[in-house]
Amino acid sequence: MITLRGLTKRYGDTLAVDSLDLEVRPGLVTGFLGPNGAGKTTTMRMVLGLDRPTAGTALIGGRPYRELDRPLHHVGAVLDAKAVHPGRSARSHLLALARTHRIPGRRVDEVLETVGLESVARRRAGTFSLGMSQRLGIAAALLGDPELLVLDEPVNGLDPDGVLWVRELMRSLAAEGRTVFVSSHLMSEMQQTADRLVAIGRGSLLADAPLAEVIANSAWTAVRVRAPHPEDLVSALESEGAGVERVGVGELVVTGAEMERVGELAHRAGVALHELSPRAASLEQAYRELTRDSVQYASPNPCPDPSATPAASSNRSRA
Ligand SMILES: Nc1ncnc2c1ncn2[C@@H]1O[C@H](COP(=O)(O)OP(=O)(O)OP(=O)(O)O)[C@@H](O)[C@H]1O
Repeated sequence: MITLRGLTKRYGDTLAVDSLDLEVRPGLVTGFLGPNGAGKTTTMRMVLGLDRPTAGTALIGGRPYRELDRPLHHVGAVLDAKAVHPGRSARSHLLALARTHRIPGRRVDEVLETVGLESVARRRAGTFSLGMSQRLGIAAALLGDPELLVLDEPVNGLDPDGVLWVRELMRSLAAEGRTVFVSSHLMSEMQQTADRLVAIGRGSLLADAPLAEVIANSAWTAVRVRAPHPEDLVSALESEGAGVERVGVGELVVTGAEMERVGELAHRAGVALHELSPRAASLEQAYRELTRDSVQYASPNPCPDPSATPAASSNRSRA
């Protein structure tokens, strides 16, 4: 369990983390989301005692990291997978860590097997790809069999098999009753992995709720249409200002028009419909709404925001 109370970090003029109050609970995977520069890594670093808060506290099981006796048994973390001595083999890196906590060598072999690195255990870590380094970081995090895992973008650099493996690992660690706190920019991945979400923007809390609630609170609404010849309906919808996305042959996703209105327009245009149904928001859409005012480093031509439509602009609420 992580408990943050008024956690604040200032770097000169930059308020990186702004009075965060939060509990990250055991038995769940808690996804930690936020745009670039939102303060996720800084928050994790303060939890792990790597940065000192300007104000407030970050506690693990009720104690600051620095007061933990044999911390590897309480917390396993991957913040920077490449932060390993490049000249050391994977095995000797893990053995060195294990010795600091009197963890037996056989545990090193166990975690190497868990992360699938046995065959390269004697290779220098400096020759590892990013994905292999992530696996080595996870092996180090698991070494002390900790009740808390803090993972900063753990699927970064992993191939699809690796992404699936990390997802299943996090799910199984949470199912064993551990606390899993994981940051990611991959919303589709978080939607499949997290039970609960914490979103921050410019250092402040934007949401702290179960995944389903965050998505349900999205104001994004859309209508799925299947029609063998939808052209006249597309023209009618576009002339009313609705957004029409063609997602397949004879398949549309319409935003900015109520489902009833789409049906009326289809009837009037003489367009036969094979399907007219509401389409649920994804975490991606919910996230974009949540963080819309917090993005600091936007690309010059961002993708159009599907939630910024007339139908979606009402009823906006936050988790
Ligand atoms: N050591 C530092 N010195 C000065 N400013 C820093 C330092 N570390 C972080 N910052 C600033 O604090 C803010 C939060 O950064 P942080 O790395 O925590 O964000 P993040 O949410 O992890 O971002 P990303 O998703 O890009 O990794 C940023 O404005 C960053 O420039």
